[in-house]
Amino acid sequence: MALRASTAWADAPRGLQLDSKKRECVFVVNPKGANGRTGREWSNIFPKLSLELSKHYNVSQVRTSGPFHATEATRKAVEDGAAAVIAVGGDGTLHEVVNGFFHDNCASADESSHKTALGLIPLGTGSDFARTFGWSNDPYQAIHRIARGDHRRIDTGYVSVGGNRHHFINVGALHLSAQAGYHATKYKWLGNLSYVIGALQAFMHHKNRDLDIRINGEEWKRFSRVTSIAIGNGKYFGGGMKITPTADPYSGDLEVTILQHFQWYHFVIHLFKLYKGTFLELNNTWRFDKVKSIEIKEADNESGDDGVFVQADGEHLGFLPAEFGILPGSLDFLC
Ligand SMILES: Nc1ncnc2c1ncn2[C@@H]1O[C@H](COP(=O)(O)OP(=O)(O)OP(=O)(O)O)[C@@H](O)[C@H]1O
Repeated sequence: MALRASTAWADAPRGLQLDSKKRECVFVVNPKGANGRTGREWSNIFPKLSLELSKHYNVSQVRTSGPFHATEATRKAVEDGAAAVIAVGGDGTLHEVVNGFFHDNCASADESSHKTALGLIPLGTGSDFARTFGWSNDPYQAIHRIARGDHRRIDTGYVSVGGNRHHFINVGALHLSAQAGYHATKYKWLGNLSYVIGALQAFMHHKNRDLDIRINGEEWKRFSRVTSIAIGNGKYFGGGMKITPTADPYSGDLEVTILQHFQWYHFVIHLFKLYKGTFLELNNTWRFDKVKSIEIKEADNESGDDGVFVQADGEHLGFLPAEFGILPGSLDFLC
């Protein structure tokens, strides 16, 4: 598919391209994403994309060599004043790129990040963040979107866990769903099924746990036998499960869902409801909207059970206690 001969992003003063001299457009690519499909597809895409954008930008690419390389590459591009950094891969790559926009442990967007837009070519296994916008894993659609250059301030979330602050853009998750994502990494060759297999494996040693939860700084409440919690800026996780069905990354709020008393057979029986986002009609499910912050800790752990897993955007970050919050409109997003 051919790109448009000229692009709005390149030609119109939409705020990204006001300098007379060419600015950098940096593609951060995980060649190992989607079990290697990202790298294979990228080899075909990059020459076309580069030809189109190089009229107005210095187009460059960084192929990541391993975990956290995407964060380093993004941080450097942002510090150098790039016009845009485009994540090419799955939600894990997007997560690392988002973290490159923020200084360590800062609570707000770094000033320099305001000059650099975030873009996404979803080419991962789940690519769940893209689903919130109805975007498919079709890279040519993404190229047109990037070339068009429409952009909008988007919210990002943050989570403090184990003394570190991480940023996320899609969904944070706790306990069963966090452990499921952890196991799913071993089965990515199965595509989206990897998340279902990961969840079933996570259930094998899973125990629902009593958790103390405080939302928006109000009083602490105890939730007994919690199976899973999702904290959504976007709507989907786990390869298309609509876990925070009304989350909106432009709203300035997070949406939280809590599942209690689930067993593995409930997961199997109600799996289609997770994909459709209708699971909230089940007993022992809770939804909270307009969430600005949520603190979560174990009620007690007298039996010495393993820690409760915490992840965001599918990346394992540590164990409870954790505090999640939102940074409204903290990044400029090519949409
Ligand atoms: N060169 C590399 N070799 C191995 N792993 C890498 C490399 N570069 C990045 N990674 C790691 O790969 C992980 C997964 O990547 P990514 O999210 O792009 O693909 P995916 O897991 O297939 O997609 P999704 O997360 O949407 O299901 C990331 O956590 C990242 O740290």
